[in-house]
Amino acid sequence: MKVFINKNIPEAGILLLQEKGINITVNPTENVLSRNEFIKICQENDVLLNVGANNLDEDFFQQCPNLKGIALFSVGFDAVNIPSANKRKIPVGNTPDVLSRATSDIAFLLMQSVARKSFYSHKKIINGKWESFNALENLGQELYGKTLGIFGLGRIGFEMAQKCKAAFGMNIIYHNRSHNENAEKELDAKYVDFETLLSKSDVLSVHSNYSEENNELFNKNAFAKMKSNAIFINTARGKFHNEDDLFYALTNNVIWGAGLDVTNPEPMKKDNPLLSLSNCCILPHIGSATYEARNAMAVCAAQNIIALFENKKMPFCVNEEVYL
Ligand SMILES: NC(=O)C1=CN([C@@H]2O[C@H](COP(=O)(O)OP(=O)(O)OC[C@H]3O[C@@H](n4cnc5c(N)ncnc54)[C@H](O)[C@@H]3O)[C@@H](O)[C@H]2O)C=CC1
Ligand SMILES: O=C(O)C(=O)CO
Repeated sequence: MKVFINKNIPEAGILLLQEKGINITVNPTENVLSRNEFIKICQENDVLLNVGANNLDEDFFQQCPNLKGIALFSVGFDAVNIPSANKRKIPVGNTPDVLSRATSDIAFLLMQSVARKSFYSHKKIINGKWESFNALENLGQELYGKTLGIFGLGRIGFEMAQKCKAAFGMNIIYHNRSHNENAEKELDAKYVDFETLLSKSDVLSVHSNYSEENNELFNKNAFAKMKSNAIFINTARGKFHNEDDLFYALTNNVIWGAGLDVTNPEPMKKDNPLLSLSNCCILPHIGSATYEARNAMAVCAAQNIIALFENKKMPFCVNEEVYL
């Protein structure tokens, strides 16, 4: 079985695969492969360990008929056309749980950074604008006892809610596909409809998995229904928000601030107007970027491939229906 890894991953995963005698090829170039180069190499392999947001659509599956499995180096699987994989009985594995802490840490960090205007204040020093103490300048807001609204209360959303409750005694409301009984019991989280989530949240943090149905759900209409002191946080996927509408909301006092770890497109251009705002903090998709999480993700991805190699079910599989 031949495995292609399109970008290097932590050694922990590579060693596991090598111990099993699995034949791996890691993309030797530091460059991102063109679509054609990527497909050509995938055609010559049985398994793809995919790092990053390559579009694994119907065309990809059609062009790579030899593929027997895909191991994602991510928990999100929005870049994979699952019906296309299912049609060909190709299992798709992901890396759940091991990155929930790290990613929720980034959501929490962005929330506080926006509340205290920290990125902008840092830029002021760099730009020589730190002047004498001014009682009316640089004012942020405190989060104690405020309401956190979570859109998509799954693994990462739960960790974010837990931190916000522990640190600031925040009240938790959430909107999800179904009730999260654990969060209701442990965090006293209250299920609300989407409209209520918008109108009652002081901080609204997006943690849902992305699908077309919720493309740009956070748009002009949604921001208009939010509180004017609200902070919008998105660490899920950039396609959840409409960037022009967010810019309008931030520059017209529709909402108070925003923190993004994900943008649309990625990477964001350096002259993007959002980067110049005092009430917007942006990070370059670093939610899972800790040694701990990335090592564990490499191990999960390797375990998925080893299972395939041993004709077993992938332990972390997003389309278990292929095994029926
Ligand atoms: N910024 C980063 O580096 C990272 C971003 N992520 C993103 O976070 C997402 C969530 O990850 P997990 O918490 O592990 O997933 P999860 O599957 O545990 O939680 C997602 C929740 O969203 C809910 N949901 C899905 N569609 C919905 C809809 N239309 N309306 C309401 N709720 C909906 C699901 O029911 C589920 O409870 C990933 O899919 C990925 O896109 C994940 C890891 C790192
Ligand atoms: O896991 C994911 O879905 C990411 O976005 C990066 O870790």
